[in-house]
Order: sequence, then C-alpha cells, then structure tokens
Amino acid sequence: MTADPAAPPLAVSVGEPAGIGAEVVAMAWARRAVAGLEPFYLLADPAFVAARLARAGIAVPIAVVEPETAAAQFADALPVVAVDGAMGDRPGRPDPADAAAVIAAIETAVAHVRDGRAGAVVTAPIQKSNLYAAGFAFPGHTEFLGAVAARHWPGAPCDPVMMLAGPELSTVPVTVHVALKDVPRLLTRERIVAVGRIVAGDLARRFGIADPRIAVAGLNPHAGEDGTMGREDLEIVGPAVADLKALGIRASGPYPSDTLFHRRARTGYDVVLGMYHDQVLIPVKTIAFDETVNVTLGLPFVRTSPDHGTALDIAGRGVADPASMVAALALAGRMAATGRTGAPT
Ligand SMILES: NC(=O)C1=CN([C@@H]2O[C@H](COP(=O)(O)OP(=O)(O)OC[C@H]3O[C@@H](n4cnc5c(N)ncnc54)[C@H](O)[C@@H]3O)[C@@H](O)[C@H]2O)C=CC1
Ligand SMILES: NCC(=O)COP(=O)(O)O
Repeated sequence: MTADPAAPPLAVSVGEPAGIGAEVVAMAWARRAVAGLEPFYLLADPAFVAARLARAGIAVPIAVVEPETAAAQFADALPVVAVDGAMGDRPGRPDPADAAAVIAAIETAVAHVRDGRAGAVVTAPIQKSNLYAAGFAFPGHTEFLGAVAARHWPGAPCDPVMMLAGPELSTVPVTVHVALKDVPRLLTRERIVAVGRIVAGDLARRFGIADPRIAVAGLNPHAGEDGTMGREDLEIVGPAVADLKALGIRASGPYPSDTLFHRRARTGYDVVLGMYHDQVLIPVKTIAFDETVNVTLGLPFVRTSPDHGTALDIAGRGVADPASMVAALALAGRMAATGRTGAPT
C-alpha cells in the first residue's frame, strides 16, 4: 500500500508500562519500511519509553513530538507524544499508580482521531486487573472505547464489538470478559442479532466483504444435541440465526463448535460468531497467534490492537515478537485509508 502523505498518522496508546507494549511498538517502528506501515506515534511518558528501550537493548531513537509533526519525524525516529502523568519502568510489576496515565493515553488517542490529528487508534495491551485496582470500571478497551466514543460522537452508533481477525480465521465473541458461569444468563437472542448486524455491516463497509457469511457457533456440546445437552441453542441461538436470516444477513448455524474450526470447515464462512470468549479466541490464537489482530467493530472510528496481552513474564528483555503489533498497525492503516477513500485497499 502507498501511504497518503496528507493522511494523519495513527495514534498508538502504550498500554501497561510493566508489559511489552513500548517494546513491540518500537520494534514495529524498526520494521516500518519492510512492513509498509503508515506513520504512527506512541502516546506515553517519554522518559519511561527511553528507559524501557535502553533496558531492553532496543536501539530505536525516539523523538518527542506533537501529532502534527509525527509524520515528518517518522522516517528517522519513533515519534512519542507525551501524555499527562508519569509511567514507571518496572517490567513485570504493574502498579496502579500508572493507571491514570495508561487510561489518559487511550483517551487522548481517541480525542486525536476526533480532532483529525490522528487517523485511527491502535492500542498496546493493558493489564486489566491493574486498571481495575485503580477503579477502572470497564472490562477492557472494547467497552471503554464505546463509552469514550459516545462522548466524542454524540448520536453516532457506538456499540463496540470485538473481532479477532487473522489470516485464516476471524471470530467474534458475543459475550466477552465475563465468567463462564454467567454466559448463559447474558446470552440473549437480541444481543446475538445486534452483534450479527454490526459484524455484517462492518465487514461490508470496512473490509469490503459485501455479503459476509457468518457461521454462528452453538453454546453447548453438539449445539445442544436437539436440546438434550442444554436448551439455549434451541431457544436462543437458533432463533437469533433465523432473525439474522430474515434481515437478509447470510448467517447460518448454530454449529457444534468442536468441528467449526478445522481447515475444511473454515472455507465455508468469512467469520464465526461465538457465544463466549475462549470458544472463539482459542482457535484464532492457536492458528495464528503472531499475525492475528483485535479490531473493534461498531465504533465511529478505527481501533486495532495486537491479539496478545501484556506478557509480563518477558517484559523488559527485548525478546517479545512484534508481529501482531505490526499486523495491527498495518490493518489500522488500511482501514483508515478505506475510510478516506471509501474503497478497501
Ligand atoms: N488488548 C489488550 O489490552 C489485551 C490485554 N490482555 C491482558 O494481558 C494480561 C496478560 O494476559 P495473558 O493471558 O497472560 O496473555 P499474554 O498474551 O500476555 O501472554 C500469554 C503468553 O504468551 C506470551 N506472549 C504474549 N505476547 C507475546 C509476544 N508478542 N511475543 C512473545 N511472547 C508473547 C507471554 O510471554 C505469555 O507466556 C491480562 O491482564 C489480560 O487481560 C490480554 C489480551 C489483550
Ligand atoms: N482477550 C482479548 C482481550 O483481552 C482484549 O480486550 P480489549 O482490551 O481489547 O477489550
């Protein structure tokens, strides 16, 4: 893809300072030419970024900039835009004291898109438990971004839906960061239909898949085996699939999920709608952990993220694989370009 020189850069929030976020962003910058990445800047505490890269032995120069000058610096240095608040360089040891700056980085990225200073948001992983300890009231980025978007784009549809997009498999969990025991209670016909509609609309609008085939996974073993192994597939999932079909959406199912992800089955659909997190995140991460991207559908702006988490166990050593961050930056760049031109690239 040829970068549009007039396009605003991508805004990247640094995520959990105790994790690998700053490292994989810097390593992605080092691959900018070979990966054909659009210009981006990192939202973080610059002192923290400098300390972490030095500690990790990552020889990437940084330039502290404003968003407006990031693209001009991008060829020579990793542009860093300072956020309010300090971040500590404590690899593997999250501290709630960093939470305010971590959240500020995410909020600032969205504000920059709203103001036209950035073209899309890319987020490095957050340590959810650490933010919860500091009072963060959202399960993760996905829901938080929905709330921030509703504030910045009043009246616009803001119903965030998580999709894991990989080279061979893309999946969407209908319920996300909830305990397994709560899934049956939270799974409603209406929510499955709402998610299916957003997926169909955004795959067409943002990914150029005009009439996407949506395979819907059942909740229970063997999709309930005619109601003998749980009634949710008969009473909730099946009727939701019927509703989606009635809306003209190419949905099918519910399918037993144990046979939905093998190579031959994957040729039969564009995306799987699953009923809970692990049902659909395990297969995508198993097939392509290093290339899969977490993309939020249903928002008035583009947001992508690597599929992995904070990897506290390897932070500070410069050994993390930046491939998923590279893929997230590349996808955000393509999606932002689609938004500008109306044509998938
Ligand atoms: N978008 C986000 O903000 C996400 C945040 N998380 C959060 O991350 C934290 C840790 O989650 P975990 O389940 O432990 O998953 P994780 O992905 O952080 O780590 C799982 C294993 O994969 C390895 N790993 C992860 N990314 C790697 C990379 N780029 N290169 C090499 N090895 C890598 C780690 O070292 C670890 O052994 C949790 O707080 C979780 O909520 C998890 C996924 C996404
Ligand atoms: N398991 C996916 C994940 O944790 C990403 O969540 P989010 O922070 O992107 O909402």
